[in-house]
Amino acid sequence: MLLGAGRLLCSDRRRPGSAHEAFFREVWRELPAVRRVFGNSPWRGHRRSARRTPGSAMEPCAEPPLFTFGVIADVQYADIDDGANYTRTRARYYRNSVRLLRRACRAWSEEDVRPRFVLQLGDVIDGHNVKHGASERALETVLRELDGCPAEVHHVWGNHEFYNFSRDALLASALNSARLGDGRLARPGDMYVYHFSPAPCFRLVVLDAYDVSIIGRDETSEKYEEAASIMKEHNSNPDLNHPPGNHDNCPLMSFSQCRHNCSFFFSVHTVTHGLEQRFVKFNGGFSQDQLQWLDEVLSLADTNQEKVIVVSHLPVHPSSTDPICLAWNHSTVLSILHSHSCVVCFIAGHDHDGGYHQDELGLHYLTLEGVIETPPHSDAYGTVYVYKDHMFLKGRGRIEDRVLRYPDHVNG
Ligand SMILES: Nc1ccn([C@@H]2O[C@H](COP(=O)(O)OP(=O)(O)OC[C@H](O)CO)[C@@H](O)[C@H]2O)c(=O)n1
Repeated sequence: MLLGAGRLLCSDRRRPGSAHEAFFREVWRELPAVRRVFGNSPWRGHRRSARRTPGSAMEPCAEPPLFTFGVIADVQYADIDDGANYTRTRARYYRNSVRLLRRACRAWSEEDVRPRFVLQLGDVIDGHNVKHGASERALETVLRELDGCPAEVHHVWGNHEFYNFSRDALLASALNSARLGDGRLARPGDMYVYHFSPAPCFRLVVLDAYDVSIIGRDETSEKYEEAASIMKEHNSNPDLNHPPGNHDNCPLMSFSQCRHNCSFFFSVHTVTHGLEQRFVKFNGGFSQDQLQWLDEVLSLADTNQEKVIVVSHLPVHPSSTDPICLAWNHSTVLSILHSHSCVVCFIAGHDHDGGYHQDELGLHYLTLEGVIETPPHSDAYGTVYVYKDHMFLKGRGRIEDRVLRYPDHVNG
């Protein structure tokens, strides 16, 4: 057993992208002895190339950026006392999250270069608001803070938007950024997708990761039917928020009656049950229509030699997130991104621990740390400085600085 654990912790398996990375992360988090051996951030060595800047290690280039934008994820505000995540391994600071949002808006306002826009990656208010009848009030609170932003805000929708509001209500709300502002090209219908060009030769594409979902879709709709049949195929648990896995026959269960009680065993299941973990009710997927639309938008961007940033609430690369947070049909999205020459980066939220991966084609997958699980003394937002050949993420608090050099096929 010890030998097995040793093998699992060896450097190669810690490597971002290895099948065991998520498991290692959890072992490292849960066991102080492992942290003592591997240090505070055992992944740093593997990430060094992505973190190096042309000038200083931690500052954007001296040359002015083409433009900048702010990023923030999973604010999940609710006017309730602090709590915890489902597995009770992380604190959630519901009331304080709006203060961190305010701090982010203030910081963006004080920057030398005014951000062109702010990207809010979804779950702006928490589902807990529903049982207090406080959804509208909570939304007003966060929107008031966002009014303090020095630039227009682009909202992405996450699972907590759908806990609080129906899809129709969201489409009619201030969280529908597709209908506000000039130059935003939405696809007509009930999908929340659009794209716009923040500066010449750049495009941002907003995706709807809950297009095929059992949350936010009417039970009589075709998309609900599709989602229900996907879930039926992959998850037989009575509570569909619980990830799939045959717990009865799993030898690891002799150590724990219920893996949901212990995040260590939860992560062992990540290794044993792998990417199937993503088939939970709090995730969703992209419809065929949406994928076709994405393909068309990216084809046009290829033709116009634009650089494209794609965003959604759910991450799409398994090495950029815990598998339990992945979009259901993530691999189809990856195939589409790979079939175009314009895509430089995919940005998501949802996994509050954050993540990052650069794939074999040089595309970057950034999952932002969530505000809701950020202690009051820290922060979780960033500013992206966009240059001709790279982007620089200046992270605050839990978010690390990163250099995101465009893939060679884009830089030419
Ligand atoms: N194993 C689980 C996990 C969650 N639930 C229930 O599902 C709902 C959504 O969960 P929540 O943790 O609030 O979702 P977030 O979007 O904040 O976070 C996603 C990832 O977990 C972040 O790492 C909620 O009702 C939970 O109680 C569950 O039943 N079983």
